Amino acid sequence: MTTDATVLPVRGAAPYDVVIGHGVSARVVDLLGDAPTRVALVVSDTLRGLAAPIEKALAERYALTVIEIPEGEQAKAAATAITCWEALGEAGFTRSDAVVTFGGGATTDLGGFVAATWLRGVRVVHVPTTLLAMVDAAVGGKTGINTGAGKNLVGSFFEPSGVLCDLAFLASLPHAELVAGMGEVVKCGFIADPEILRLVEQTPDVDAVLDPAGPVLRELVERAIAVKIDVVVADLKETGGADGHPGREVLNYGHTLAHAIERAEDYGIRHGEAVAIGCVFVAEVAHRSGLLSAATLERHRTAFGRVGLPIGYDAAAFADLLATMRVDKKSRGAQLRLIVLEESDGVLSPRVLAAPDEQVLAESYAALGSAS
Ligand SMILES: NC(=O)c1ccc[n+]([C@@H]2O[C@H](COP(=O)([O-])OP(=O)(O)OC[C@H]3O[C@@H](n4cnc5c(N)ncnc54)[C@H](O)[C@@H]3O)[C@@H](O)[C@H]2O)c1
Ligand SMILES: O=C(O)C(=O)C[C@@H](O)[C@H](O)[C@H](O)COP(=O)(O)O
Ligand SMILES: [Zn+2]
Repeated sequence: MTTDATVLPVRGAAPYDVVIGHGVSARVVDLLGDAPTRVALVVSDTLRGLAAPIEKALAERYALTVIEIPEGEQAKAAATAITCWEALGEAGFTRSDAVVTFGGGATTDLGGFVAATWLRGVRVVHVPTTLLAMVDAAVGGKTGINTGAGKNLVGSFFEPSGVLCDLAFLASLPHAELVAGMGEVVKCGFIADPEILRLVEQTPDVDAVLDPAGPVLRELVERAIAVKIDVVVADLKETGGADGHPGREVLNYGHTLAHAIERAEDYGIRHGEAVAIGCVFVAEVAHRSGLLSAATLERHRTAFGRVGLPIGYDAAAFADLLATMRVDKKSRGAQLRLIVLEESDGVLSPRVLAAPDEQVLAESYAALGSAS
């Protein structure tokens, strides 16, 4: 199926387009342009078949090197970056050449980091193939890898030259991965776009929300990307927002606990699932701190829960998780900082909650319950 593409421009210092549609992958060449002689396609061995049309289009126009990386989160390791750098060196990559990433957020994070660091930066175009990577990871220029100490601790801000979201790729995505992507979509609903919440909560048949070929999911994708673009254009490097808004850190809503859970699970839990749990946790904290109504806290449970996301976690894990949360990037020295929502007359405004009360944290975590 080919439909009209939507083009969302990212009007930052180095502008680029996010192209969204069904059957739009041939446009990868337009996003790369004429400058590159060599292109490296970074893709996991498991997605090589899905990437075949892109590989063919690239090979017809450029000297193509395919760099195979491990699947999923395993790719986000220093060893994979080294493998990629060596492949670029062997191919004689220069500053006019380009990287194309094809895969989920793990691939766009790793491939983006490789592009950011090779020769201190070569052009990169992301072709995200999971819902989560389309609505979040591929847009906005955060790149990174994990280390033993935690998630995304090494990385850079490095914007792509283009992002191609071909919704047709979602047809082969396992249902659980699609659901995980909804974790970031619903997050965007709470932090910035109530219409996202309305679609998730009030679309009569939830299967329509999760249908990759249907109009509801497409609208959700476009809305979530629009939220992300607005945030990163205002504060690309996470230096802070104006008038009490947290700036780019708002996109980290729910992520302080989420990243700690991912590390505790040795990345055996999907990022979007962990984000859902983390968002319910910070809603509990905000409620117990007098910032958020009981109704909006409950809305967190129902919105994430409606699409099949987990909203609770191992009750015994709190002490370990708190220790990991303390080394979150938003922390300043010994001070933990959480992104929370403050409610006034039904309007939700994001803000930073610095040095939250430990008792409140413990009670909020306990209130999550272990149920998924
Ligand atoms: N840079 C950012 O701004 C940003 C934002 C959000 C998340 N992230 C990162 O993204 C990562 C999570 O990304 P993810 O949820 O896409 O997971 P992922 O990249 O691990 O992919 C999930 C699984 O789906 C498979 N897959 C991908 N596309 C497929 C398709 N079309 N058909 C069949 N299988 C497919 C992959 O092989 C993998 O097994 C995390 O590391 C997270 O930290 C980064
Ligand atoms: O783009 C951002 O900024 C985000 O925080 C988006 C998050 O959804 C994403 O998971 C990101 O990778 C988190 O980054 P980190 O800086 O907390 O490692
Ligand atoms: Zn995230």
